[in-house]
Amino acid sequence: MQQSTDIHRRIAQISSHINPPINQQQQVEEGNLWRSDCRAKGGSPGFKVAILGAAGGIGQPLAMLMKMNPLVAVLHLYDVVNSPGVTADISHMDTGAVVRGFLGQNQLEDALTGMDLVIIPAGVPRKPGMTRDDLFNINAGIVKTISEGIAKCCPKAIVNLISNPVNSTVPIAAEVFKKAGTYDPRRLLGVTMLDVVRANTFVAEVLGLDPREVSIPVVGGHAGVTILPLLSQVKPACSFTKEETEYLTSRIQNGGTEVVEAKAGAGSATLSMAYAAVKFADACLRGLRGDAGVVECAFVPSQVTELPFFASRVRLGRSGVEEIYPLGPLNEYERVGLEKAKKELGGSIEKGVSFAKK
Ligand SMILES: NC(=O)c1ccc[n+]([C@@H]2O[C@H](COP(=O)([O-])OP(=O)(O)OC[C@H]3O[C@@H](n4cnc5c(N)ncnc54)[C@H](O)[C@@H]3O)[C@@H](O)[C@H]2O)c1
Ligand SMILES: O=C(O)C[C@H](O)C(=O)O
Repeated sequence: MQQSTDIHRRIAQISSHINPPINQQQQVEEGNLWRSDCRAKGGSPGFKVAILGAAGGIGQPLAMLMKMNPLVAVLHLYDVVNSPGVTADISHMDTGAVVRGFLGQNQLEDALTGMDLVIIPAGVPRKPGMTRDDLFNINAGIVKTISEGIAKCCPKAIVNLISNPVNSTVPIAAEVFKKAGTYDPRRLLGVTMLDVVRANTFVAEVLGLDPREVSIPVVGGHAGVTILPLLSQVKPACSFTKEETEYLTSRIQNGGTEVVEAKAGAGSATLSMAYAAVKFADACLRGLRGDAGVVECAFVPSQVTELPFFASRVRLGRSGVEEIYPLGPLNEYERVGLEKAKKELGGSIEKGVSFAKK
């Protein structure tokens, strides 16, 4: 008898850890956030998440990992091809989230309606010899259409934008939301998590540490010199030689190209990106749930520099980005890198804004 009471107490402790009770008033005020009432058939309480581009190289492993996330109650998988097969496959996993598939633009609105978080890896990837900006002509239109759908069907959703060139696609989404009258800068985030994941990995290799113990802020944007790792702010604190700094900065800035070349025409990073996207999406969901101290780097509408968008450390909360941290002290090498990054980033932002205003 005593043993059964202990088991019940233990289960209650575990479930209150996964789904902490939320103040009812707060739930009403925040409008849509923690859906303790949203138990879809067979599903568990949690958030509603859509992945757009779910049948792609990133989309498929991302869908699998989000299906494993206990914070997700409903998972919508949208693509213009192959989403029924991916949905059937993922839906057989015996985890809590209920999975629904959506195919083609006619179903975009159904895929988006009611979502708390929308993750967008839709669009073409690079081939060797291309820059991310070479993807602009195709991906800009895709992101514009998807953003129009979000403005119409789930204007309060948190948006995690992965499609490249991120330095331009995030400004495109912002312009679309402004035009629709739904813009909330706290809810639009360009995903730069893969740069942080790479920085942690490469720095850990140099230091001979476990990458899970290492943390490096990566600021600026998500292309070439706009990717600016702040090695002077590494945790645990340590110093690098000039050669180590140059090697690490270059490797982090060219991590995407390293994968594109190794894949030799078969696309760009997909598996590490899905891992990074899930790490980032999970942080957004923990913020929405009300967890304290959730801090990650992201490319967001910002006043940290004179540019209207910039990647830096942000604190995530119930309304998305609740605080944007300043860059902190930079060394001379980083100050020079920052000037280079801003110069390129300004042009990419402007390109996105003018496209969306056309
Ligand atoms: N932010 C980052 O760190 C990062 C990292 C890796 C890749 N990316 C970018 O992510 C994007 C996707 O990469 P991938 O390797 O998954 O490419 P992929 O070609 O394997 O998959 C893209 C998917 O998007 C779908 N798609 C195309 N048009 C669409 C539309 N209008 N609506 C919905 N879906 C649509 C395609 O059908 C395909 O399934 C690329 O632009 C790539 O450059 C960004
Ligand atoms: O490099 C690319 O084109 C994909 C992505 O932006 C990456 O950093 O891996």
